[in-house]
Amino acid sequence: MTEALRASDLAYGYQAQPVVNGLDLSVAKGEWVGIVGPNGSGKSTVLRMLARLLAPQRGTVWLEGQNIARLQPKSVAKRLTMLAQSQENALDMTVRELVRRGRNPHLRWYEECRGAHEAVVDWAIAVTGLERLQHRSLPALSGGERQRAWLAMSMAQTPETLLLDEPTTYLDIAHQLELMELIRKLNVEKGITVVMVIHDLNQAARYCSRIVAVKQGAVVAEGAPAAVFRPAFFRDVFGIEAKVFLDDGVPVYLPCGIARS
Ligand SMILES: Nc1ncnc2c1ncn2[C@@H]1O[C@H](COP(=O)(O)OP(=O)(O)OP(=O)(O)O)[C@@H](O)[C@H]1O
Repeated sequence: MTEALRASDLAYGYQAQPVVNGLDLSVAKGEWVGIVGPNGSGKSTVLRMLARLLAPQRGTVWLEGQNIARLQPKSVAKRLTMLAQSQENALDMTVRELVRRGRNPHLRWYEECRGAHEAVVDWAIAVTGLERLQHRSLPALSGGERQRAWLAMSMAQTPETLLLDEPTTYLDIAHQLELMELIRKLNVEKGITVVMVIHDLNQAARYCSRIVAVKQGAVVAEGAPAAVFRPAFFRDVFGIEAKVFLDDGVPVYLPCGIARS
């Protein structure tokens, strides 16, 4: 197995309040890992450490075997990108201008986004279906279109690993599925490794190749969706009673109530 990303013994706390406690995680190239868990369990904090946006207070993140803390920011940005939960919506620029920003890690300070770089921008716009919207300004887009524009910017970075923090939160169900299908295409056709924090457990089961459940800042369960999503898992991790059905081998859960303690 070629490892895309590894976290060993990660710890982080805000104002001395521990949030992540000795978390270990290994992500193979080409995997799609879904990080799930209750509110406040530390998922976003973990993702931010994986993206080098937050320095762990203990432990190390390895990007393709190299200690991420020792890499130049540009070198990280060429290989890994993170799409945060919500973005700066008021940015007054066009979709194309935003997507061009994704090329910055690949450009020297004196270089402009031209030639082969513009071809990558064209590709990122095409793969996210934004051709018709590319000259629109960001504030004039719907939430779903704007989310796609930010994903296009991430794609223009041509990363090998894509980290996403609840990317479908503000989208209606059709746009949620559209975005998940697009990520599937990037994962399958381009071999992009995906690590996604996701609250919709049925979507996690349908799309992710592996589930990693985080509770109180540590991994409490992991494995293929069908192996992880059992009634006891929903009771232990989320404190709910749930029925689990299989739909073509994919687990589908139905929440039935708060677990009796
Ligand atoms: N900047 C911050 N300052 C202080 N506390 C913070 C900060 N960011 C997060 N926290 C706290 O750390 C804990 C973990 O937050 P985190 O966002 O990592 O959890 P999460 O699992 O992603 O939550 P959610 O599912 O609600 O998005 C929470 O209790 C949160 O209130």
